[in-house]
Amino acid sequence: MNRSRGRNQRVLIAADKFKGSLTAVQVAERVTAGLRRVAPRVEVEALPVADGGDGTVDAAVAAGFERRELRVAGPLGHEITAAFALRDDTAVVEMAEASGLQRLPAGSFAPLTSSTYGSGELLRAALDAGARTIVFGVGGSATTDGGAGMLAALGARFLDEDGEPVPPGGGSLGQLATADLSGLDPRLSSVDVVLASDVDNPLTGPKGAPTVYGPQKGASPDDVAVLDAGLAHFAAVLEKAIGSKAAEYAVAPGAGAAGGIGYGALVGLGASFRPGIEVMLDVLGFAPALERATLVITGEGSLDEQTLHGKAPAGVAAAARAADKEVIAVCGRLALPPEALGRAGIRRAYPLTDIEPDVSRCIAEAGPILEDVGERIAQDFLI
Ligand SMILES: Nc1ncnc2c1ncn2[C@@H]1O[C@H](COP(=O)(O)OP(=O)(O)OP(=O)(O)O)[C@@H](O)[C@H]1O
Ligand SMILES: O=C(O)[C@H](O)CO
Repeated sequence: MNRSRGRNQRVLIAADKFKGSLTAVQVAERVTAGLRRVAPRVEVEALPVADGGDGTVDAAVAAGFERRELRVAGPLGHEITAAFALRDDTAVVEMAEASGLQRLPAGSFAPLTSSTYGSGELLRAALDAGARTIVFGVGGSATTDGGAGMLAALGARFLDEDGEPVPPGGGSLGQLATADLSGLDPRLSSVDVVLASDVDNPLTGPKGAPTVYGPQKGASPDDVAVLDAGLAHFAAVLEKAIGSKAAEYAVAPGAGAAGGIGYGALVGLGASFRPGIEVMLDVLGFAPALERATLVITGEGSLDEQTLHGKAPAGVAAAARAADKEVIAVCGRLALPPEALGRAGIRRAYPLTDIEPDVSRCIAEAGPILEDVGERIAQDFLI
């Protein structure tokens, strides 16, 4: 382990956003500014990271991808402007861009009616742009529709007993009588789709999408029961359409990501599942940047139990540890003891709340406080 202090450090800042206060790009900028106040000539490389959830397109753009914007359906069907990222024939499509919680009208939830249709429109645009590999980042969704909306946007048909399309949203999946995937965009069969997922939950059951992530989308216990039964019915109807693989996919890791869009991607897009942060580190060119670095700074808004379960800082720390590089973290709030950080490969964490105990000020003035944190890190490691 490189524990050298001093002038010849080359710092790699590979942090996720502080959700609600700073984007990942801003985190890197503020930490850099703080480091440079103390060590003006320190070499710093910024590589903002994301785990497949919201911020994934921004991270790809920061790494040199081109941002492509278009109008698609938001979770409630209203038109919004969303983006995907393209470099050569690789597209990074982030479902939260079209169907994320942040796309709902302020303060509202729609656990039963929100749809992933717009995510399917983004995928179609990536195909139109000539993508041969699509990294499909999922997480941070407003939806629990099993990806039915997404598949419908790509040509699938989901009909009720009267032969009418079922209404959008997971709350209507119970009305489904037939599913027909034969109209799916034929280009999908010659494209590699990688499901870059922020979680590895199955579709339904105690660890399934509605039970674990429904409440953060505003689902009441009754809604969770409706959604869980709806997704189970969706899988049963798909089994009739495409055979027993449909049931296998329902218990596959990542099927329950982003309200079951993981399941829709496995069944309808031929996607292969990978933990989102691992995929994104590959896409962003983390390995060569890591090789050049002597000190890695990772982080996210809240370093907590969830962080240890495959979130961006855990992925960065694991990769850095494998390369024998020292890792520290910045965060808004810290809810992990030093031993847990150590087990994750993080030597020390610097929360904003160490500098400003008032959390609301930490959020409102996150940028300047993070610069002060950068200064502290430079004092501890760079001089
Ligand atoms: N500047 C800040 N100061 C203190 N706490 C903050 C600050 N910014 C964010 N947080 C805390 O971090 C939480 C967000 O956590 P985080 O950024 O790790 O995202 P997340 O909810 O884990 O989702 P994701 O998986 O997308 O990263 C906020 O709800 C808040 O509690
Ligand atoms: O979108 C969601 O449901 C969560 O981020 C888990 O994928």
